[in-house]
Amino acid sequence: ALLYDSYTGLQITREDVKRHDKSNTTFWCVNKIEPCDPAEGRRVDGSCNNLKHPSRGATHTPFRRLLPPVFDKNFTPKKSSSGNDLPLVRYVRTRILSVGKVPSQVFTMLAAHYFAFMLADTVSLHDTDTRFTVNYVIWKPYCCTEKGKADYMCIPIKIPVDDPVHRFSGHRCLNLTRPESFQSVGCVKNDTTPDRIISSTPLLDLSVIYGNLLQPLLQKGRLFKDGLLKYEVENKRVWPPSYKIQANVCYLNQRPRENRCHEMPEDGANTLAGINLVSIWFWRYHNFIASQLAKVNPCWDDNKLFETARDINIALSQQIYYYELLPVFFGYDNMVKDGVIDPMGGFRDEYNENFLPQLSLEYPYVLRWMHNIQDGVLKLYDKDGYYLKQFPIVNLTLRTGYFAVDDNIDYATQGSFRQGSAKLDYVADPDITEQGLGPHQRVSDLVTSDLAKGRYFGFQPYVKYRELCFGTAIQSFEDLRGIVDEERIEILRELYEKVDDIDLLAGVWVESPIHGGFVPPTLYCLEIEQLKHNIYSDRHWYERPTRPNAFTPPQLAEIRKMTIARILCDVGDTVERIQPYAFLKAGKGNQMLSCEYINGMNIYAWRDENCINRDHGFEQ
Ligand code: HEM
Repeated sequence: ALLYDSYTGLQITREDVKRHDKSNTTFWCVNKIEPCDPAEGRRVDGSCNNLKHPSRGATHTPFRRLLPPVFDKNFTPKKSSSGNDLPLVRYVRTRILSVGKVPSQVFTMLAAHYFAFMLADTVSLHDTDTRFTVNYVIWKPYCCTEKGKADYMCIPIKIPVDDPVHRFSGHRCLNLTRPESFQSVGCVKNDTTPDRIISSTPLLDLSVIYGNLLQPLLQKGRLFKDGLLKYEVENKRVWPPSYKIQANVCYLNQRPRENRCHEMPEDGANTLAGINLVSIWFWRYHNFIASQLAKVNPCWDDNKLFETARDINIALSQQIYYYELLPVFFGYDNMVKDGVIDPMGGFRDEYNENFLPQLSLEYPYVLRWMHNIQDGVLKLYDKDGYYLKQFPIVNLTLRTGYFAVDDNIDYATQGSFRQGSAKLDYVADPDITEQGLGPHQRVSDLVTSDLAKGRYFGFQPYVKYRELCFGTAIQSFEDLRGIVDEERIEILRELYEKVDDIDLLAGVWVESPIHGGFVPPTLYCLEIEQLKHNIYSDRHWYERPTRPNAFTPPQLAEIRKMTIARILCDVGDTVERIQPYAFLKAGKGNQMLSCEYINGMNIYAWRDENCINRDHGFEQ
């Protein structure tokens, strides 16, 4: 294997690796990569995507930034322009976002689930981020105590004495740890600007299903028979394989009843309830595709079936994200106009090897705004649409066992397309703002943490991003007219001394939605920048006609027919009826239909003439 420095992307020697071995930093700081073969398909570990920079696209590689960072001395959060401290994050949050429950009349919980799943593909939300969340939940729960003061990784959040909730509870502090960086894990010297490090591949490649490295996929994922992923059948339901000894992830399983904990190549699927459900469906979908392929192509071996099913599964996840989920939030016409999606339905080849497969740090950061659509309860329905019960969703994080008892997976699946998400507004769910991590931590405010993290990432203020996106400089609070409503401009004036002190996320929270969509314009801009970057930088992007093992035009046309509704019809428990646009609530123009009427792809597009010839005895 060739050896690369994970930070610089440059090749290194065995001697360099020995030095890392000595300081126990090889895991984070070195990418070991087999030589690239340009004709090879997408690697699980993301390497060799860019042939000039083989390690880019792999795990533990750096983010890019759309604007350079700003910090105060020693990389502490920047001050306001007057030199005073910025307002306390919890104060900003409670002044801008209130707490309550307003159900969306437009989106379903499935939309929230799918967003979280697609995010987990690129940031391993709960492998790395929760490894880092685990950092403050399990390993460093003490940031609010004396011990925390001495720990560099601790960044506790101060609660003001007049806090609307905690003036009653007495809590004065929220536990939080710093983002891990190449510096904190020891790859780069501490006196350089912190650069975030994570364990997932930055590419959209179904990391939650297939993992981020080859070995775990071979050991935990592949059945090595008929192209299938390993699976288990329990109570007539198909599950991903499970840990046979008590695993260190499903902390909240209520044992002895709740035992199931997925043993997949990555632990990401065991985390948020929504990620968990979508992971189960995509895990099953791999096998659904592989079995169909095996029927039409009896001469294909395990490997060919596996790789083709994986390739199709990844393409489906991307198709549903780009063409079904995002357009309803961002506006279909906006996305077409900005070249994120192609209305023609054919191939497009916008690959450019000068764009490296990397994520912008801003992309997952701004997506935290979606904590706004998270309803605090998971509602469970039966297959006829009768509401049965509900459960606080924050208590289901790291609790896979819940889904495997009392037919809960059936009811949660039904609920996913029947329950509305929370409305996209200035109101966040109380469980997200006061609990967040359920029983894992006594108090936690996810949205306040979101704001705090932005300061530790060193993001430039909101107005700089606004300028980057739309060209016009904002020099005073008055300039926000037309962008932010009057009430919220007034709140901002009370919170911040100057307009260029406004935190990036605080600005995104208050912006009026984009024309033709539901999201703030600056969020839209920062998100589509990455969505386009994915298309330019991913050599294996599914819409490319020239990638290795590219789809044929009829195959791509079949991929385009797929929807999340069809996936649920094929592999969702007890799904016999569903609305065709399942990210949207059922209703006029989107009535529930029998699955017979929900369009899907025809696997015959993958029929291999060689098998037919072989079957008829005239193999060449
Ligand atoms: C029950 C629901 C959810 C819970 C309990 C939850 C919890 C969390 C936690 C604990 C973090 C890490 C915070 C930190 O310390 O930095 C996080 C990050 C994040 N969450 Fe959620 N979340 C939920 C739903 C969602 C949904 C529906 C989305 C939709 C996109 C989302 C998007 C994000 C994003 C973008 C991040 C930042 C990821 C990163 O940069 O690594 N979350 N969430």
